[in-house]
Amino acid sequence: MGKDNKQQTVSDQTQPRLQVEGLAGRRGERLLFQNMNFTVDAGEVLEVSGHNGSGKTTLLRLLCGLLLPEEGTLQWRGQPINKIRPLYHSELSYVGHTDAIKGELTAHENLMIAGALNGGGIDPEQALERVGLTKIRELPGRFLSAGQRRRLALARLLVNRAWLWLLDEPFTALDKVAIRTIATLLEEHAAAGGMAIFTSHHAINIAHARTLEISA
Ligand SMILES: Nc1ncnc2c1ncn2[C@@H]1O[C@H](COP(=O)(O)OP(=O)(O)OP(=O)(O)O)[C@@H](O)[C@H]1O
Repeated sequence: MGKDNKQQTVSDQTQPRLQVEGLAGRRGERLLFQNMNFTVDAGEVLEVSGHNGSGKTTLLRLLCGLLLPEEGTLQWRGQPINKIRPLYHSELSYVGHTDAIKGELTAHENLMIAGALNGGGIDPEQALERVGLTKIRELPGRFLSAGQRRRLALARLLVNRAWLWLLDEPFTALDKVAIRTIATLLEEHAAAGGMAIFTSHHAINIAHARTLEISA
């Protein structure tokens, strides 16, 4: 958050805000949802729920700009995201189903690289500690368990520090302690003025989170 980026000068006059209007999402022949409207402001967390195949991942990919909407508009800081892509992408962090961890690099090195590419957040060492991975900091990514991989992917959020977190099933593979840790990170992010949208099949209690149900 608050990165130095000259491209931001025009839109720095507006507050971080994601506005979704009349959104429709299609995969193949299936129209998954339509006329979807919501706004996420600074300090807000939105949980997207729905049954398997309802379109949660599709929605997140639309919000990232990885898919194009069938209909509707997506605006960031009051501007269509397709007109301010570099700014928008510099202000969001996406953690999808794949953890994007480099197997030949250690856990620590994976975070160092993430910090070098985007940065703006806490030190990789501190991020590893926050997600309980200090003991395996020197283990190559390919040796990490599923839950450790997930923790490491989520630790990237801390070294990058973007305004908007888009998280696709962040709690998958996590044990109870890690679930609470990540829930706390979401709460702290919102309390610091950040915003987050996440999908989940778990019953997670996140303070002040709103829910958006995708129903077929
Ligand atoms: N590339 C594709 N081509 C055609 N259909 C697709 C494609 N990708 C996904 N789908 C279909 O779109 C629907 C929505 O998929 P999506 O992954 O968004 O659902 P989801 O709500 O995230 O599901 P889950 O809870 O199982 O993760 C599913 O029926 C899926 O089979």
